[in-house]
Amino acid sequence: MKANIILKIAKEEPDKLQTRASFTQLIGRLFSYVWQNKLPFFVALLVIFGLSCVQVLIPQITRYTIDYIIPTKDFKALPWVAGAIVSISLLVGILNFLRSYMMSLFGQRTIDSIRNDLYRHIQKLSISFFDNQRTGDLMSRLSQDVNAIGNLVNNDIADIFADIFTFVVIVAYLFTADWQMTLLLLITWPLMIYLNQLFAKVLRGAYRDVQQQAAAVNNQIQDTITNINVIKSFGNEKYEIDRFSEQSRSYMEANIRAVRLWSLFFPIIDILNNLSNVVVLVFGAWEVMVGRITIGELAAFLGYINLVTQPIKRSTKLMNLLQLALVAAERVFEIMDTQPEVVEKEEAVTITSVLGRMKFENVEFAYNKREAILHDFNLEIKPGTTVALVGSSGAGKSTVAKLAARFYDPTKGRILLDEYDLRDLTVESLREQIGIVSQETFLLYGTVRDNIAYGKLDATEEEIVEAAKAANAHQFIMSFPEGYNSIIGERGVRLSGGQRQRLAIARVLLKNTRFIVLDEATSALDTESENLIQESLERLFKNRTSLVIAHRLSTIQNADLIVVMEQGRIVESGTHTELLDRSGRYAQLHALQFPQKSETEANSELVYVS
Ligand SMILES: Nc1ncnc2c1ncn2[C@@H]1O[C@H](COP(=O)(O)OP(=O)(O)OP(=O)(O)O)[C@@H](O)[C@H]1O
Repeated sequence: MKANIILKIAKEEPDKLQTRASFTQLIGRLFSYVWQNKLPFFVALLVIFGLSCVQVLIPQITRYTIDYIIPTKDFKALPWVAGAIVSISLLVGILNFLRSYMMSLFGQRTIDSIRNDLYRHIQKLSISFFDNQRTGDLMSRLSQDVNAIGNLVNNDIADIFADIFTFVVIVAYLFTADWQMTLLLLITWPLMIYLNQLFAKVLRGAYRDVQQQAAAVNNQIQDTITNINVIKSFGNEKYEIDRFSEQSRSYMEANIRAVRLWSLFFPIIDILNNLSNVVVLVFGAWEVMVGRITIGELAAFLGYINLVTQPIKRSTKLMNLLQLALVAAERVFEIMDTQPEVVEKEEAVTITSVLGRMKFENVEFAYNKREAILHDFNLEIKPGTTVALVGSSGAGKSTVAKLAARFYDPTKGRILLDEYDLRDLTVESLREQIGIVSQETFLLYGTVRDNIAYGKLDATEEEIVEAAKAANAHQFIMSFPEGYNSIIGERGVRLSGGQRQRLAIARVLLKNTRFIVLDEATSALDTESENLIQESLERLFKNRTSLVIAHRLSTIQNADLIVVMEQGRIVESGTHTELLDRSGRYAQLHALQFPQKSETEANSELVYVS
């Protein structure tokens, strides 16, 4: 009946309780980490085994005292008994210290390996993975889940092994001492083992739910804190508070469901335990009365029962923590098993320099196997030229830029850099040849210097300053009290949109690549800022091949080729004047951005023509 109740509680969220990786698979993978740090682990195991053996001695001293010392009134033996117990206690203390220290050493090293492996793997995953993942969820896997595994390997594994050893040693002794009584003691165990397994299964499901809800709470915190400006500007604080409290309630309810499950388990195990105690006491008393065993032996037996029931009781709690850790491990391994979409070939070529020619040949592309965004896209960017992509929002311009840097692979066709298909190159060497200024300028927490040097980690001070000067950033940097040492970001200096863009340009200038991909920022800038950026961009494009995604047509009037895109296709291409002459889509876009200028240009053309 109890089992039915458990299943009923568990069934409240049926689909979330499906076990994904099997218990043995998870343990196997965790063990591969254990193996990496085997020395402290095996030392700890040895110590734990020693502890179990030493603990067995104390009831033997009790038995000896009751059966021999008390009846023979051997007063001289008493100090020896006391001394033996104190010495054993001391030894237990020392062994316990060794066990804790070795286990912590092993646990911390194991967690360090898992955390680093997970982080390394996340860094290697393709951009497409991050398109579909929420930051809060990843953070929760990297911190909470890794810590849950940490709790298991730090403390719980030691307890599990200690309990197993103690249990085996004592049960083996008990069998030799009085096998009938031991059998009675073990009578309730098959039921306990069955219940243990049943609970393990349902608890894991419940904990999976707990961890998913925890990740959802994390996601919401992350989303709302990073977008606090949007929330405040729409006055949606109350809406967010309500949304959060709903999410938080789901998290709490998932926790309560899990607690309810294991609170139910604990008393059941307790009852079964007490039952076997009663049986042993009654049977043992009968055995003493009929003279089959001595009182001392019964006392020792009862002492051992205490030692074996402790592990059983504790196993309930351990199982709870074990399930929590296994769910966490499952979530961590799930990320580790995700394969990057952009895969490097085994025989991938490392390039050290390029001419800078890029060619798109019949490229088709779709995000996540959805509808194609680019269709039959053909474009050649000759070395040393600037090619600009223009078109309406959503036409696919940024997608072309992302493909050029191989953030994604085309679904059809190919992209060549010089004579190499991008898929034949090592990702690292390809990115080393490409300087990317993205639409959103991400600056990292750190100094202005660190942020520029991100383009070349071993850059000298002169190189950094030179790049900043070329990007028209030196002047505003020097206006900060701390100059290049000013901290950017929280509690540091705040940069305007234009200043951020110039730092991003400095970074790429410092990287000094032959090929530049510039996805121009959409943020509106004042004329002065725009001129400064324009100037720095001209320096950036000089003697380099560049692919520019232009939102402001002023940026690209001097481009060697302007390609107009609509709905993933090229609709026209040519130079600025050629395209204006054609009075097609480009002329339309131009007229929208520069109504007056177009009129003048149109007039001058008229004058010229006439
Ligand atoms: N990571 C993504 N996952 C799925 N679809 C995407 C992704 N990024 C862009 N898209 C879709 O691809 C299409 C083209 O987007 P893209 O960003 O390339 O256009 P764009 O021409 O650069 O637009 P804008 O000028 O507004 O930046 C859009 O319909 C967009 O919704």
